[in-house]
Amino acid sequence: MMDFSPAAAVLPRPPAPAPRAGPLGPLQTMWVLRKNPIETWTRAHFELPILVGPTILGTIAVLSEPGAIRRFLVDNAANYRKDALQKRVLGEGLREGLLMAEGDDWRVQRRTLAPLFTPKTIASFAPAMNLAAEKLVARWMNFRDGRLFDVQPEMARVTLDALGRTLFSDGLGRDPSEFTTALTRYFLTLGTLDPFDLLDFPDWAPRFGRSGGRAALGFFEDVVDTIVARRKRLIAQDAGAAPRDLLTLLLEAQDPQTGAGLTGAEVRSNIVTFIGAGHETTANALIWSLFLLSISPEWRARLAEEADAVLAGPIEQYAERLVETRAVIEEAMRLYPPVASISREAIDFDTLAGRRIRKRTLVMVSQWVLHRHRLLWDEPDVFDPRRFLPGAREKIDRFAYLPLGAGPRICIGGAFALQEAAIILAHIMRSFTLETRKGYEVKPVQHITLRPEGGLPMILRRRRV
Ligand code: HEM
Repeated sequence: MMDFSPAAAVLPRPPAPAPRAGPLGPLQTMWVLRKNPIETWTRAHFELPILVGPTILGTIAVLSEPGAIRRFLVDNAANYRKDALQKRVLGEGLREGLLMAEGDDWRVQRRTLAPLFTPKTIASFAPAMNLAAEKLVARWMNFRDGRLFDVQPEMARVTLDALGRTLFSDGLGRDPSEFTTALTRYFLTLGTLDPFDLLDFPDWAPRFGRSGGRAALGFFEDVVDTIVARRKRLIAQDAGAAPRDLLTLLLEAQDPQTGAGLTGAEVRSNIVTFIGAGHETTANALIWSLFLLSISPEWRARLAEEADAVLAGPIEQYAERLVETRAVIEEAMRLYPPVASISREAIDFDTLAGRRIRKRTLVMVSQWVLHRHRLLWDEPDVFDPRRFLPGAREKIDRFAYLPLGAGPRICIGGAFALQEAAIILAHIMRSFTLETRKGYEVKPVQHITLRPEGGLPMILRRRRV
């Protein structure tokens, strides 16, 4: 039996850019924002509850005080709307979906879509997620022991597979690799901060880096339209024969107050949104978990042991029994939050953490900063999943840990993502040990999601039990 006592544990300190001593000048800020926004943060950001000041993006307030974050995201949420920069960066494919909708439009969509993400519905997706995980393990079993490979595309592939199986369980109806290529091209062009965006140029000014993305979006939307039309025909012929996946649920969804369904454009945009918001985020939560496990023999052993026990039991119990696996994923999302900032524009005046917030101020919570804040965490830069085990987890302030956001616009797919990530991670840990190459330096970069720059090469070893 291994000794898991705190004294026996050597707590790893995974890589992170050092906070800057002071702020950068405007041109440098633009350059760093384009390259890697998490490198703009200064020591003061990690030590103070709020910082308000002029930047090239206008006045920005960076908030790290849990009480003020609660006011910003919950109690006074109506005073803040999604900012123009975020809308431009996330682009047109998502425009009519839940992530980008505002006001009444958002309210109606949120209550219409809620039944798609109830605990019962999410639990019903466990077998599909399990199948995606088993397929991944079967593929890797064909790899040579000791093979060096990039886990980033592998995790993108498995999370897309899991999403595909829960979204369109009867398949894409055409070559999946063509679909994946268009999807990847579209999402790669999203999220690049174009200098025109930063300088607030009007929307009609061309963003050249994104023109390829538009063509890919067209192809991708065509595929979605064909799938939707086919499913509608099936439902019209025999509703009982249609699979109970997210697509059927989307087509059946009704506003509980008015009975109205979603428009065709909303159905399409929400499919793009679920893939856009749910695929790479979950992949990154997994990539960082694998990386952190590669530097922690203790947690690797713990998770392998848990996976052996839990995966031998019924699938319905996986989510609740994979306790340590989940703690590792939560700690990975603390240290490397897939969504590394939440921002809104103030509609009217407010006061946050004792500071006056003017109209149109861009208010931001950076999970990168918040999750490593000196006032909120013990040993913030250390990998220690015990923080998230039952007994300790409850002591974390609700507004100090926000990988999935909070308040009315909290991630609708959070429980879906956690269940999926836990099932996939458990399958990997049961069968393999993944190591990083000696001397390989992992660098986190924020490019919509927070990912390891240039992927994450790892060495695959079959686990011997
Ligand atoms: C580990 C994986 C995930 C992370 C870290 C994540 C993170 C987030 C965060 C932080 C927000 C709030 C953004 C804000 O307040 O500005 C959000 C919203 C959202 N997420 Fe996720 N997400 C994940 C997985 C998913 C999945 C799997 C889906 C769908 C299947 C999804 C769909 C959405 C949608 C539709 C919204 C917008 C909700 C609204 O505005 O009402 N996410 N997500």
